[in-house]
Amino acid sequence: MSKTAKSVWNNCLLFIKDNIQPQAYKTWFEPIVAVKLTDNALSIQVPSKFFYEWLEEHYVKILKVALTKELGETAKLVYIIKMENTYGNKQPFTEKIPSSHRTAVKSQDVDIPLNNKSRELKNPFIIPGIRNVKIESQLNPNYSFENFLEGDSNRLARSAGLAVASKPGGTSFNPLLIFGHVGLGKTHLAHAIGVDIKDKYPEKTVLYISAEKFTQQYIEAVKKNNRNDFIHFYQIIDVLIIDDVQFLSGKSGTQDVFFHIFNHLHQNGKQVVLTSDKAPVDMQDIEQRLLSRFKWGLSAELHNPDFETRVSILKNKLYRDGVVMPDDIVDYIAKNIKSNVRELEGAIISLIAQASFNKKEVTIDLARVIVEKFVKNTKREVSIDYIQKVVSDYFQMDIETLQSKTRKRHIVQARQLAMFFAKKFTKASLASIGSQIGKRDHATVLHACKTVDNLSSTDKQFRKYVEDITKKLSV
Ligand SMILES: Nc1ncnc2c1ncn2[C@@H]1O[C@H](COP(=O)(O)OP(=O)(O)OP(=O)(O)O)[C@@H](O)[C@H]1O
Repeated sequence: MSKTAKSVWNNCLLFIKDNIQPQAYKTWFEPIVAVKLTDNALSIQVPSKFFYEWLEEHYVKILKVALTKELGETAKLVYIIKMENTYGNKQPFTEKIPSSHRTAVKSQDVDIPLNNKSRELKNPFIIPGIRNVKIESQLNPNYSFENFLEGDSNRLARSAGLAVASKPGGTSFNPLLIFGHVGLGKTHLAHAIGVDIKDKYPEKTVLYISAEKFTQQYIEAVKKNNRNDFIHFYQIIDVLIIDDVQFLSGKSGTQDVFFHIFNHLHQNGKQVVLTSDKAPVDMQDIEQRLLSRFKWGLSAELHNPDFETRVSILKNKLYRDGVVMPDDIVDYIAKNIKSNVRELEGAIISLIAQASFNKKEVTIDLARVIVEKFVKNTKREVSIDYIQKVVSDYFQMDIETLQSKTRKRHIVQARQLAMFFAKKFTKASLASIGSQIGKRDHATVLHACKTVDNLSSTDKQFRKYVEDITKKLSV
């Protein structure tokens, strides 16, 4: 009996069904229709691009084995994607993509679509009806390359940013991941890339968004049953800039959708720029497949700026604000505030403000007072009360619950964390910490500190609590 598309596919299905979970089979294989068999190429129709990506990501191996069994070593699989008529285009249209040749996907873009009704669509990836939607780039024009002072600490990241801005999607820095500690200029640099691209290529659609907002939008889209619209919207962006991707940690639904958007953009030569407060290797609770994509391009770190760079940043800020300040004062501030650029700017703004409000001259003595106050102010904020508030907010409980006598595990852990941070960030004695956090004795506090230390090195989730809260307390 001669082979037909249907008979070959049915045999493949029998094999696949035996080898994967029933639910997965139902979801991902039952909707597929075998369409055509020419020589050794089987064409199957799938309901969406998302569907195709999913199959390629998760089931390409089993598909290959099944097909090779049926059609021999030279077997080929061709996906025909039936696009539904979202966004009001009258007819569904189809697109052909060969299996597992991701580099070939691009060249397939210009294939004449199978359905002649869709001939007017030059690029079927662009959804009709949304093309002319006005998309605000959300870029801050004040964050430009010009204002981003170069130094050893940021040279690699800045140069890579400039290269990406000159040729978005056309360099090997895709994605470009900029990472570094708080306040070192990640957001500034990410905006600068977008701003420069808009200057050079006004026709390109650039979008800056924080990972937090992206997540909120996604949750909203799921609630409103608009998941596909959400994906399609992001797939038409030419340059997607996502700030603070570490925020996606532990959010598997958002990671999943971002994975598909990322793949689509990357395959189509679109640029992705990401920022994070951690190197990919240190990111926790981010799926491996996403982490490995983060590493595809370039990860460039922003380090603490050295003294010279700090001085240039301060001088540039003063120049832009039209303020003249003696060099010894600028040097004094740059020498004493090293931790992050935001604090450096904060100190100089306080100094200018103090001088003008009190009609005082800017002197080194005034600078000394400000720097001291500045440093003290940040220290003063971390009281035991403040720590209890931060910890209880983090676990969404009130302070009374945190201090209560209960032995419920999550409450005990929250209390132990509060004790641990009180020990770490204040000069209070163990006894004083204990009495302020639920009237416990010093031995309980000591035990809490040890438990937190132990759990941080053995329990990934717990370590994340410690890191998150540390960050909140350090702001
Ligand atoms: N090299 C630089 N030249 C000029 N200004 C800088 C430089 N680096 C950082 N800044 C300034 O420091 C401030 C903090 O930078 P930014 O907000 O980009 O930091 P961040 O790394 O994104 O911080 P966070 O981790 O808190 O999000 C901004 O006002 C930015 O303009």
